[in-house]
Amino acid sequence: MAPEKQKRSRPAPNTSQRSKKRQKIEPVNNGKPLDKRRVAVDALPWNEVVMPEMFDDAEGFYGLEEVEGVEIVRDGGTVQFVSAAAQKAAYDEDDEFEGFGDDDTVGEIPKKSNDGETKSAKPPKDKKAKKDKPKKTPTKEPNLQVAAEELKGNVFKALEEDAAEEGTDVSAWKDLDLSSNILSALSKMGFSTPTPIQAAAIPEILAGHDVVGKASTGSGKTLAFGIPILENWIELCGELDEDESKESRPPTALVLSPTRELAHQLTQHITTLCKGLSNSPYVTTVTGGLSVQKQQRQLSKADIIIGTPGRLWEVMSSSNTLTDSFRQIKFLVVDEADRLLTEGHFKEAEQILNALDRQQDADEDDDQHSPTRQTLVFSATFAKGLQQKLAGKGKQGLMDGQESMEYLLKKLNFREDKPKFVDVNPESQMAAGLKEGVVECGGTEKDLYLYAVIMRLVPMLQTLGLPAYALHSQMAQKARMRSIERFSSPAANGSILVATDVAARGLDIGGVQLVIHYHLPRAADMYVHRSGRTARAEATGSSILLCAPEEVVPMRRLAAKVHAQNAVVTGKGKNSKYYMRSLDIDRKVVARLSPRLTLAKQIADSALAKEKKGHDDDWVKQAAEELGVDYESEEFETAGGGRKGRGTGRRIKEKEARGLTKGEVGALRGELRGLLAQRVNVGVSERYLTAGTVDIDELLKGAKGDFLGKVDGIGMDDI
Ligand SMILES: Nc1ncnc2c1ncn2[C@@H]1O[C@H](COP(=O)(O)OP(=O)(O)OP(=O)(O)O)[C@@H](O)[C@H]1O
Repeated sequence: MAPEKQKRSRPAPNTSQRSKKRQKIEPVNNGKPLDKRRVAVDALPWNEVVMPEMFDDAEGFYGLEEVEGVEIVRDGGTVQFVSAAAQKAAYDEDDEFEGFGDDDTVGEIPKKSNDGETKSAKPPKDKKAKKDKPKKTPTKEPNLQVAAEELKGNVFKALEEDAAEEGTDVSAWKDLDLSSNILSALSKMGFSTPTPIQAAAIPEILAGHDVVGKASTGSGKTLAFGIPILENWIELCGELDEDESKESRPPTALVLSPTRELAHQLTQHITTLCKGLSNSPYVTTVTGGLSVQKQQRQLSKADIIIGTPGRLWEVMSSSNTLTDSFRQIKFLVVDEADRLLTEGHFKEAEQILNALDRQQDADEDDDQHSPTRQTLVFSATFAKGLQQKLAGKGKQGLMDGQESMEYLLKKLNFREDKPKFVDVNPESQMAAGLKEGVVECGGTEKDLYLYAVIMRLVPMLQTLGLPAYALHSQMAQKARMRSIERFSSPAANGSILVATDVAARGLDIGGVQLVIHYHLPRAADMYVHRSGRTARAEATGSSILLCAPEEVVPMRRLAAKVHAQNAVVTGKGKNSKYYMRSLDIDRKVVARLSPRLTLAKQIADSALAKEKKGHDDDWVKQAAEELGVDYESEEFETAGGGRKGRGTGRRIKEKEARGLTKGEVGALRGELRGLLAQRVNVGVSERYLTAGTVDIDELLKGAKGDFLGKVDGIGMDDI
């Protein structure tokens, strides 16, 4: 559907009436003159949908094109489109197109994609058509812009090349005894120093030990296991020719991940490192939402397999050959282990583990044999009792009770009696650069406070044309990927990802400034992982929890668990020093924003209510599953701020909203537009607001709170 394709498929032009505009715009309809801005669907300015590299192996709707700023006009049975851009294109072609000169470099002119990135336009394939066309006089303004972008692109490219040529000094890695191949790849990535978990875990893994690694979110756990796996691959296969015995050699590593997004991200992260190697392994992702057949084909030649348990089990169990080759892996990695080995994934993870061990058991007639593979288990959170046991401080060994993390750790069948437990942050589970805060608000006011918090942080969002993207498991995989891609695009300044806990773990999106917990996380580990989407890799960031009165007690318990290590013994007993501060959101500002929210909700409810009717319950149930809670449970209703009651209220509102006429919704929209046009002083000094971003540290400074009883903390003394 690319415009060039359409041009080629058009009938030969009548030279006496030569007008491309006419080919695109119907002049009359039933004798009536048509809006000249109307264009045929194939004349719209379609842009190719660019998928991020991490989804390279994904199948589905790829090759799609998209178009923006187009209005659909229905005229009887005819559907037409109005597009300013298409009109401009038609105008340019008619009035200014004079053909290509010899020195035209169409194939190299970067064009701006929708996401703001520049990319090269495809050279026209039909050379003859190119010659026949008269010379084009370029329009000045767009070309200046193109030139500037081209220049900018070239400057960045040159800088990147310089950096790649010079390379980063990696002498700080020397104690880890890595190969020059890996060192050079690290240098190209710009990683001058190993992170603590990398410095601690890599030597243990290289020495052949099983490792259980704990380190805070964003601390580089992926490469802590990725580097030793690559070292092993380089040693065994690094000298082989590209295709030599690729089909027949067994995979080196199998990495289990709890979510699809994390699996793709792990693949991307490891692949990026591989790009710096002289010869690289074949890394593939096996996740739901993508074609099984393609994944099976890829698996037959894969060196490193990264996948979610459900799909992995589906693919594995359907092929004995694959299962046999998986049994020969050198490394089994369980990432985000506490999540993966409990809740929902338990069955498939256990089936995979059983399948990996079955053959050997049959041969050796011994259930307790030691497998040849190394098992590597990583997470930012492990239950405290389990940590003690792993660290050798507990009285008993791992327990046998089914459906517990401990039981599954037993099932992992480590090759050593005891895996090495590497805990690089025993004092805290939270990333060093993370600031945490709490906003007190009524349970039903969370939307309003969410808006108020966002308004304080990114002034440009005052337009309420918030660039927000959804992410939940009910979405099609392609839509999930698109949301992440758009949210993480460098051009998406100030964007918002509204996600269920499917995004809580592992996702490594650079530059996330703030995590807002709209609902209180059910468990302390979930709080740690959610908050860990910011303040990654030495960066700073903030986490704000919207806390309704009924959530105060569970929130205090949660904070006590997360920050238990900061407790100090005083004359009065054990006092905690903690970092959650109560943020004082100016209630006057909140009150000023309230009418906007009321209108926006009415409009949104009206649209949604018409669309989704009874599906809400399913969605809530699904979200509850992702949170790892029982939808029916009373506890969930209480912790979630009385979900049942709210749900009922919402349903009533939706019913009311369905009753709104088009005209009434239009009037509401008009009213909202009027309000949005007004400036609201969000109560933050200009000096905190720079280039659309905010010094959140400054915002948190001096925050005061009487709701929870303390200025510096959240008042946990009485717990
Ligand atoms: N040695 C290093 N120096 C600088 N940056 C690094 C280094 N190692 C990894 N990183 C970067 O740190 C970021 C976080 O790494 P990673 O995703 O592996 O964290 P994680 O510990 O797995 O986090 P989570 O627990 O949230 O999954 C990534 O963007 C990665 O590129």
